Amino acid sequence: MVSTVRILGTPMDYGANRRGVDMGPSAIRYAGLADELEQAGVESVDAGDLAVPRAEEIDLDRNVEEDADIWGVDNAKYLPEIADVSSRLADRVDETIADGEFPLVLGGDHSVAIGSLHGAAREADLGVVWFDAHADLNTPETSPSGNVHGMPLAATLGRGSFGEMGWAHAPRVQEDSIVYVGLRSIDDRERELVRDSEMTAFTMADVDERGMTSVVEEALEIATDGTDGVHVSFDLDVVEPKSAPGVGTPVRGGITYREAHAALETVSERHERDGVLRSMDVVEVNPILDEANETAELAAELTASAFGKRIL
Ligand SMILES: NC(=[NH2+])NCCC[C@H](N)C(=O)O
Ligand SMILES: [Mn+2]
Ligand SMILES: [Mn+2]
Repeated sequence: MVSTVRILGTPMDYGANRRGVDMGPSAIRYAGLADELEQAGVESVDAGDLAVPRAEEIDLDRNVEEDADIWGVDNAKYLPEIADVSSRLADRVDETIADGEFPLVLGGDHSVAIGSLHGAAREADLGVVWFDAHADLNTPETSPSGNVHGMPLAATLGRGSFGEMGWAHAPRVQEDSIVYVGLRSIDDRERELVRDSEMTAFTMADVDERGMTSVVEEALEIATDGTDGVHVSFDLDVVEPKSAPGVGTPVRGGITYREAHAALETVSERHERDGVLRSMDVVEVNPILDEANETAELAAELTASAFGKRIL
């Protein structure tokens, strides 16, 4: 059982170049997240949404060179907004843990994980299990898109120009405590980064071969080894697009509906045994691209599985 879950909505889509994921938190709430959590037997409190600067209020015509002046990088879109939101989110996550509650961050695009990880790793050495079709390890120097949702792990590890950004780099997250599950779409330059890293990558081929339960059990072994707790980051695009159509960067060949539940049930079983879970985020639900809120419903259901909801 986890302590009270504190829901921290983070309606940000700047990391995905403004494509509608900012509506993710409300869609997941409408899909019945609070009820699902109640059925899982956990108490939850909804802390509402973090204030995210509205697109109308920022200067969208701002020359990218201005961002480059501030950060010394010119290939990371909306970096000033993302830095602002990430720092505030990190404070909220840290506060939540200090208050004895469990931070559940609802994205928003995957750049919100920069703030979740930074906050959760302030007072602890943190392992990470990263469910995703993508590796999200690009730096501004390698990114083909300039979208920061493809960079959160590089940011956390302080790679490339992120090394200079205190709001991004979380030194208590060590590379060898990060484990991917479900990878199947990696950019060419990113592939080298993953191969040369100390992270463990369970691709879809590993899931095929070994089965989800065994993969996630081992992922948790690695992420808990030498750390004080684990953050689970769940990008809905890890799921097969037929079951999760409402995501901005769908890739076919993903995990099935049942595998997704099995993955998070495995997380909750482990947590029930030794309380390893410290924080979680659920990201990339895009209601504009969804079909009748199906992906948000899946996100709510899967979250309940992570907190102990069972069939029987
Ligand atoms: N969190 C995500 N959905 N990331 C998608 C990243 C796609 C691509 N690798 C990029 O860097 O642009
Ligand atoms: Mn991602
Ligand atoms: Mn992804």
